Amino acid sequence: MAQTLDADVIVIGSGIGGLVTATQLAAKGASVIVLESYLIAGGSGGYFERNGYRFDVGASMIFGFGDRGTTNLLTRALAAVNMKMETIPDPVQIHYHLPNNLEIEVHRDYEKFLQELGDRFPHEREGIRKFYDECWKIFNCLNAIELLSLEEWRYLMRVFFQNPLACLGLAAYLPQNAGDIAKRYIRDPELLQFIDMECYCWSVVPADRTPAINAGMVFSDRHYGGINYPVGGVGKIAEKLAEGLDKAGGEIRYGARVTQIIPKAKSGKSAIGVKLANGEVLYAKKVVSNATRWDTFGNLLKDEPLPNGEKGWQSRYQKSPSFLSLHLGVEAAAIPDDAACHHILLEDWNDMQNEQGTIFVSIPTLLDRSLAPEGYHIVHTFTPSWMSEWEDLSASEYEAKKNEAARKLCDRLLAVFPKLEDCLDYQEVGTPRSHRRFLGRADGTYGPIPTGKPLGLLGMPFNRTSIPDLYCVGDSTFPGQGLNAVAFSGFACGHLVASSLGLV
Ligand SMILES: NC(=O)c1ccc[n+]([C@@H]2O[C@H](COP(=O)([O-])OP(=O)(O)OC[C@H]3O[C@@H](n4cnc5c(N)ncnc54)[C@H](O)[C@@H]3O)[C@@H](O)[C@H]2O)c1
Ligand SMILES: CC(C)=CCC/C(C)=C/C=C/C(C)=C/C=C/C(C)=C/C=C/C=C(C)/C=C/C=C(C)/C=C/C=C(\C)CCC=C(C)C
Repeated sequence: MAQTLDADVIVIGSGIGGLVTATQLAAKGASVIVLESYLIAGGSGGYFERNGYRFDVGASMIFGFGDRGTTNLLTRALAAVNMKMETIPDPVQIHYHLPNNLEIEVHRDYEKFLQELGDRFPHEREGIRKFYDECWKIFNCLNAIELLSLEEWRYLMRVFFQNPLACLGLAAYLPQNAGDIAKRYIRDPELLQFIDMECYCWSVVPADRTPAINAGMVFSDRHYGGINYPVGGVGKIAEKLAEGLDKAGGEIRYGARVTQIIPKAKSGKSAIGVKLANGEVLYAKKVVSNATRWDTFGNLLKDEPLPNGEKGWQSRYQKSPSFLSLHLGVEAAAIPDDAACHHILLEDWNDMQNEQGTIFVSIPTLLDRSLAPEGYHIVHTFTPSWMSEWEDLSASEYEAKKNEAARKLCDRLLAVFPKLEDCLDYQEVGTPRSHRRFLGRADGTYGPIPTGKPLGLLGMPFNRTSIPDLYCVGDSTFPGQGLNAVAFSGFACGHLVASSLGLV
């Protein structure tokens, strides 16, 4: 029997991947319902407020807000539903504080960055330029084409005929990794370690396991569109997308946790559906899951056999660690006014990939003072941490372990911000357990990392799944982690679903 349809498309989750899919579809005329288990939109790109501070849940380093080319996907996603955001340009992407006093700032100005890195490695000046210039080649190919679904053959034909050289360039880089390109031009082991960190700090793996296409995006767009902080905090991006979705006729329901995806009956005539924690069942022509693929197939479809395609992917990719996050409010005196907004700290190269090895710091109030009470800064410090470290603890053991980890992180921060200790006003510690609980992500993972040396991006699954009319979007689909990357995944998914509904 045919079910009554509640919408053309149901999207599970309102992370940036889910919201971009939903807004793209609503803008093309589809009726869309987004079901979000939490109280606000945004997922890892959300926010929370405490004592006058507005903290970003995840990273504050935002790509995709440029005003030209095709790779400014956040700007474009907002524009599709007639929304726009004010942003503040960040003059330095990252200030690295690495072993052996390797202090490097990645300036927005490309030449200034190459000059600074070349001054530290004068014998490698030529290799440095060749490596980063090759990243530009990749970026220029991406930035020359319309970015939509690689699973939709009419788009592929169109884009190929419009720009064959860019497509062939991208096809050549798809199976490559950044480390292989770096080793073609650079010999100095310390500089190669620096390139590893340049990759690790966003891909959570060293250069030889980081896809070249993603490195091309990150290493070039930071100088092209630049890193730009959204006024009012990262959470504003999801707020604006949700507002645009509403205006385009879509709907978001909050506190709506999906517990099960109901696949189409074998007759093929019925619709696909979802069951909510309150027992309600909704049906649509298509369902898009913005939960991770591990959660989608491991929880929401746990009664179905795991499709072979997913088995293959799960053998090629594993869950990355989660994060230990320290959200601090500090007196302004702790932070020099000319400090960079983002910092990476590491004392020993052997610890780069270890539990709580590399430290990431974001001080978004250096760009947007409105996020903290007057005279105070936010210092968001986070470091990779595995779920296994935080399980099987009593409530008091968990509390004590959090406090001890926070103390150690603060001690390490003193190397860069010596006044921090005396200026502490507010502290909140998040662990992998917090990420799992509030973001609904398996083991609180930051996203997929390859189990071995990957073939660039070739092993990453696209949006279509082997369950009829079920699609996935977000950082466990091509091209992986990062707000601009999941925005691409949302554009691709929205386009593919719209095409299957006959809307494009
Ligand atoms: N700390 C960090 O910096 C951090 C951590 C993880 C991910 N990230 C980044 O965040 C982005 C992830 O974006 P994304 O689009 O993949 O999604 P997301 O994980 O940010 O959002 C998924 C959303 O789906 C909701 N959800 C999950 N299961 C649900 C269910 N069963 N029913 C209803 N709602 C459900 C969650 O509440 C969440 O709002 C990436 O850029 C990634 O790199 C950052
Ligand atoms: C037809 C033929 C022949 C062929 C075809 C080919 C083609 C066309 C191809 C295509 C491809 C494509 C389109 C691709 C795409 C891609 C993309 C878009 C990508 C993107 C990417 C992005 C990224 C990666 C980003 C990232 C970022 C991140 C992750 C960030 C993060 C951050 C953090 C965490 C950090 C923090 C730090 C501190 C604080 C310091």
